[in-house]
Amino acid sequence: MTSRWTTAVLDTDQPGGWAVARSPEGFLFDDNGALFPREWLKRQDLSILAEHGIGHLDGEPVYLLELRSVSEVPGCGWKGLRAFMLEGDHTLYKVLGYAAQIGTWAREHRFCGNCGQPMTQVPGERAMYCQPCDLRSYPRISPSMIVLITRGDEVLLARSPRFVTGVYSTLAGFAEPGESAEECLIREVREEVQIEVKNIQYIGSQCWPFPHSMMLGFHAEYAGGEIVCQEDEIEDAQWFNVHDLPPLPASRSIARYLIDVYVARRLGHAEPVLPG
Ligand SMILES: NC(=O)C1=CN([C@@H]2O[C@H](COP(=O)(O)OP(=O)(O)OC[C@H]3O[C@@H](n4cnc5c(N)ncnc54)[C@H](O)[C@@H]3O)[C@@H](O)[C@H]2O)C=CC1
Ligand SMILES: [Mg+2]
Ligand SMILES: [Zn+2]
Repeated sequence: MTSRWTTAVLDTDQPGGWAVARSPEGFLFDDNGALFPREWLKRQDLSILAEHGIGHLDGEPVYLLELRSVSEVPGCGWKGLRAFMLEGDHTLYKVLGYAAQIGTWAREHRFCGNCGQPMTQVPGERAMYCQPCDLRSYPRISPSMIVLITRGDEVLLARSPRFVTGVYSTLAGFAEPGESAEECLIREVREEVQIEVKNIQYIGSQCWPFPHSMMLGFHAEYAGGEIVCQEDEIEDAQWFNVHDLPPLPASRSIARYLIDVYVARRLGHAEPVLPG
């Protein structure tokens, strides 16, 4: 199966194609979705900070208009990326997830971090450039480990105070300079629940554009310790039997996938497929 959506660096001097508009309040949408004819969109009263050609959808070029602020467009509203993830169209979510990461990066790299001068877009490359410093800045990706800790028929799940009421999930945390993926995982698990783990197994990865995480997903076995929750970060953590699980995270998340895979293996069911 060929993908409907592929990323590309497109020349913004070319006319035509589709465009999405992103403001601090999310993406512009109407009854037809979040893709608008680009020439029409550029005639609206929008405060455009930057324009980027981001890829092809069903062979048609797609552009991002990154806006300074939100504005009124008749018949349209604004909606955050998370809502698009939770709703139907996965391909649209992929387009908007990529657009959000490019928009965030472009917004945060208008000036050189070395000398403070304005940077320019490099033609044909996804990079911002400072000529005096000969410095290129590329979109930022933050590696984050996410792990399901298992103990036979039991899995360790935790709640952050930020979660929807009742939902328990896997542990996660950002990699820090100087550590491998495995070292990060061991540190995060120690910090968040004071548990030791062994037999770390890589399961899969997921782009998580909130705002620029790259989730690396693992299973790990319990090796020792009693659960002690990290203050402020972890509200509660418990061992749950695979036959008696609490409300779980959204089905498109790798957190949910790590849990579903383990449960399927334990119960001898068919394994789920990781959403891209
Ligand atoms: N797709 C999924 O299924 C899931 C994704 N996640 C994502 O994983 C990421 C990490 O999870 P958390 O538990 O929030 O991380 P965490 O356990 O490392 O704690 C968050 C703290 O890390 C620091 N931080 C923020 N951004 C950082 C960065 N880029 N590099 C280093 N440190 C940073 C801040 O002090 C922040 O309060 C988040 O982006 C979160 O949204 C988390 C759970 C499920
Ligand atoms: Mg965490
Ligand atoms: Zn510079």
